[in-house]
Amino acid sequence: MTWYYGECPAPSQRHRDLARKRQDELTKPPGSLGRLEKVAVDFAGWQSRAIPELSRVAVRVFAADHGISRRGVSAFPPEVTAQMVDNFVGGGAAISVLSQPLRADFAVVNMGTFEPVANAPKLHNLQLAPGSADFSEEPALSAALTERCLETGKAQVDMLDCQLFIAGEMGIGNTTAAAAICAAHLGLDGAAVAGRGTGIDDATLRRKRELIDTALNLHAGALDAPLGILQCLGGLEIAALCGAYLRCGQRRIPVLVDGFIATAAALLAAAINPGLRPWLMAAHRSSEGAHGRALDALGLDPLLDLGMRLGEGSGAAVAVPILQSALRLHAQMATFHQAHVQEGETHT
Ligand SMILES: Cc1cc2ncn([C@H]3O[C@H](COP(=O)(O)O)[C@@H](O)[C@H]3O)c2cc1C
Ligand SMILES: O=C(O)c1cccnc1
Repeated sequence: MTWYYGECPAPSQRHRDLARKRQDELTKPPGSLGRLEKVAVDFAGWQSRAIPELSRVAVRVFAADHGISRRGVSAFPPEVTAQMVDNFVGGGAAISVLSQPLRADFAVVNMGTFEPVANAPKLHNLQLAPGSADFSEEPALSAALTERCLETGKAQVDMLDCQLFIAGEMGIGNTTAAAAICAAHLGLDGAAVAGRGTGIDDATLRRKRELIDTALNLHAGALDAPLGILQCLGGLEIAALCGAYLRCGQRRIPVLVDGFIATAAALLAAAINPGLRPWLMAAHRSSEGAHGRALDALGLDPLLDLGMRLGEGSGAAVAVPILQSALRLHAQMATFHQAHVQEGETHT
């Protein structure tokens, strides 16, 4: 059996129940910490302990170029992908800045850019292929390359010792790939899924929609299964995100899903192995295209809605301090009994 079909254990219901009970014993009206209470309960189930903690966060940014970008679907040229890899490891990108105060285990994985990237500390310069193929003409990835990308995502997660995993992505043109994936998986067309990505104009948006529709027609026979969608419409970094997420579920590592591209990868990963779903949490609602529809399909309710549309894992990194606040409150607040505070009446 292929590794990614292997079991993802269920989070501990016993520890979820213990955490839920503790939340109701803390010196506050029941439910008054809103979503923060659910965060504490979720982490209790994930860590199999009633009082969980979050200090070890891992961030992996997967980068790759996309054949479809040669069709002019982005406001930026594909050279920017490799240039941004340098910027990630140089500390100047948004995710680099955000990872710093989290003391996150941060690294970048170059899955395959058009332009070569110089080796650097914190860079896994793998270059599995010089980008993906133009999926409006042929499958983006071969079956063998798709498997190697999934395997690379797995291998990255196997190196980690963390309590939360964030995957970022960088790839000019990858909102077109992510939109095509959402369309294929959710039964939508180009107009319903395409957004403005890096800030494209109306004519480019029309072209983006048409190219997605062309690809959906071209590959129609291969889009019934999530692996077929990944191979025909994905990209090297999107497949690596899928593999990383799937391994997280198997290794009991919760995933904080970032924006539109990350969610498209999560959609396919959870379709490949539904046991992954309880290990996913959505960080934010991106303003890109069909992000809301993809989150709804996964049954994920994002923590934040800041109008962000960057990717890189940036929305997820911004949400981490909120998760830490939730766990600190859960661990350190006094109970009614400890603080000699009178409890309210229980209303049913
Ligand atoms: C300088 C720069 C930094 C980025 N960081 C993330 N993205 C984001 O934009 C790209 C997707 O948008 P599109 O499909 O329109 O090309 C991805 O690389 C994504 O991560 C960036 C884009 C740019 C230009
Ligand atoms: O939501 C995202 O991940 C996103 C949106 C636009 C451009 N790049 C990434």
